[in-house]
Amino acid sequence: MTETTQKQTHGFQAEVKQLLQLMIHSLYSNKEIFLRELVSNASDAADKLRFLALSDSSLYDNDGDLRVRISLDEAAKTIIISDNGIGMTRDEVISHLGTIAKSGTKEFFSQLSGEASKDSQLIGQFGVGFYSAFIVADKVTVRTRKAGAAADSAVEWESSGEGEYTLTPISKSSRGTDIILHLRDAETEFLGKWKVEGIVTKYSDHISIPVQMWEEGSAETEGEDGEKVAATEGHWKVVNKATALWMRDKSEVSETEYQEFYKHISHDWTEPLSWSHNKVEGNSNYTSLLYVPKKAPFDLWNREARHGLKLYVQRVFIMDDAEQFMPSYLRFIKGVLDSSDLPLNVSREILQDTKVTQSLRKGCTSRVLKMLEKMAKAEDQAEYQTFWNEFGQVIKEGPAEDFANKDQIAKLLRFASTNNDSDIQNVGLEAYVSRMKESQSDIYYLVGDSYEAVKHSPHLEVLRKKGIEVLLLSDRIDEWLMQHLTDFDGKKLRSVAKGGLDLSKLDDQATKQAQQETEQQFAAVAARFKVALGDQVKDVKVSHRLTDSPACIVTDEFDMSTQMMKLMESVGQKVPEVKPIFELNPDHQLVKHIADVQDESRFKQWAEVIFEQALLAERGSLKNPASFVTRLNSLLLDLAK
Ligand SMILES: Nc1ncnc2c1ncn2[C@@H]1O[C@H](COP(=O)(O)OP(=O)(O)OP(=O)(O)O)[C@@H](O)[C@H]1O
Repeated sequence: MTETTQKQTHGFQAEVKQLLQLMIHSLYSNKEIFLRELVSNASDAADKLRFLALSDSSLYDNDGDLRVRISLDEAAKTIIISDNGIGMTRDEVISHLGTIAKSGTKEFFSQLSGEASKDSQLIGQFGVGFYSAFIVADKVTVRTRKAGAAADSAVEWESSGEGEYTLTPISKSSRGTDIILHLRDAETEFLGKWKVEGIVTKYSDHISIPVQMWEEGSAETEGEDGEKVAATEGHWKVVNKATALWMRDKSEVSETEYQEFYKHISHDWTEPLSWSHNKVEGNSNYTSLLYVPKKAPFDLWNREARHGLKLYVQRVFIMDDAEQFMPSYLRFIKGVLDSSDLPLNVSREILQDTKVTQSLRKGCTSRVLKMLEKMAKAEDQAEYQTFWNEFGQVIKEGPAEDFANKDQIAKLLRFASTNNDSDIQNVGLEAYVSRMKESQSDIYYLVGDSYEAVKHSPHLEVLRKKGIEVLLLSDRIDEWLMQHLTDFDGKKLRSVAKGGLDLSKLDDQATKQAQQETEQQFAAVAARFKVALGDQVKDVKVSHRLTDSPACIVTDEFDMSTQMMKLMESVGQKVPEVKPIFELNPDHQLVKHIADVQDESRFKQWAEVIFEQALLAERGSLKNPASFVTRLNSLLLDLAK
């Protein structure tokens, strides 16, 4: 016998074993979702067959009425979910029902804590799918025959969900997949017809193919007035609405139906945060139903992860993960796009560059931005804050990627700010502008490694004193974002760590004059510092931004900022040497003390130490920390004498 003609035992991939364990223990309070998952898979299988049959109608094999059937057998304690969709080959069964074929799965599972409540949240984003059958069944049998394959090339998969499954070649008279759940003794409530029908209506009403259940026939009876009531024959009764949800009128779709539909298409089992359902007719003809999830998927940052919309052409499913209709900074959006302008035989390649694709992408992007804008403007900000906390970092890619919508995206951005005493990113640019001082013309921000670092940066001292708000940025992407977001509402966005900080419009005449006088008086000391520090600095200046610190370094207006340098270094890029401008606070006791040091070599030592201190505060590290420590110790010893 060859290996494919007899029963074989296979082991599950380690992650499947883990998932099964987790699911059985953490989903007991929401067991009924197994039916939603299996009906959802059956509907996907019908969609896939319909798509392939577009180019090869013989695949229907005289059975083109696609449907799912649910049969209950009380005696055998089984539920059978049977579809006449695409079916699976033996190899497909092995890869789909024995492994989890999602990139990043291993990393995802390594994050699980072993604490059921936390982990169930996590697998919620991951999607449970087929394996949810084991929540209610102690044995699952799958009998499947691929469309177009011979009856005797079908395969039976069977497992009790404990690490192994068997595969047996079988003969199956019809195309498609039967999933047979052998219910655990405690789960026999799922054999109740009303119970199951209720679950189907609750979770699967929106499935676009009919979900059928067997309705027993009845014998002829006599009515109340003695008239005959004809006998009925047993038949398959459709128990769901069975129309594509997105084609229905908005006013006819309930909130719960929208939510359940989201779960069907997204494989997420938390409710969506928001959605937008639109029919467009005219130059372009399409319907879109776009959802913002509540939680970021586990693979949001995985470059290989697939994302995009489910594409239909005139109600016919064409493909999953059509990424052409959303820009990358909106890659977390889930939904359906049904176009009447694309041909039914459209492929990923053809989609790449058609006018229709471009116009659909523009339309969908604009819908999403409008939906987010509405959320951002809502009186209750809780929903938008949830959104921002999950997806804010992705939205920050927007201004660089989507120039045309830059202004709209800018309004969606949220930052931490000196206006709040917390690291929560909840200050928008519009709110900032509304609080600007009368004579203030720029929007100020500071980028650094962490909220704590920027919050305590010496660069903020004078702005704090003058009551000028500064946006505090510390996400990895922020420096990149600010390179592309140079102005908002006609105002420049200005880093307080770059270039000369000209607050002169905010100062009165007397202050300005005093500043000029200080600069003149200090010119000689600054020059001494410049000589002492040599080519380590681009320039030495009197600072107008410090009140409490002795010194700080700033980057010249058009030089690469410290944050950008760090970013490039972290990805292994060669960074050109950028010399900082060293700013001194002439009112600081330490600076005054150094200015009085007469011995040039001692002066040089002092100059180096406060320069290196300022470098440390700004960059977080020094090229030669040991020599800094030696210098500092020598000065301390001197003072201790
Ligand atoms: N009834 C079916 N007919 C044909 N193929 C099926 C059927 N059920 C499952 N499959 C195949 O098995 C794969 C795995 O199913 P499973 O439900 O575990 O994951 P999924 O549907 O891809 O995503 P999720 O885990 O989020 O539900 C499916 O992608 C599909 O290829």
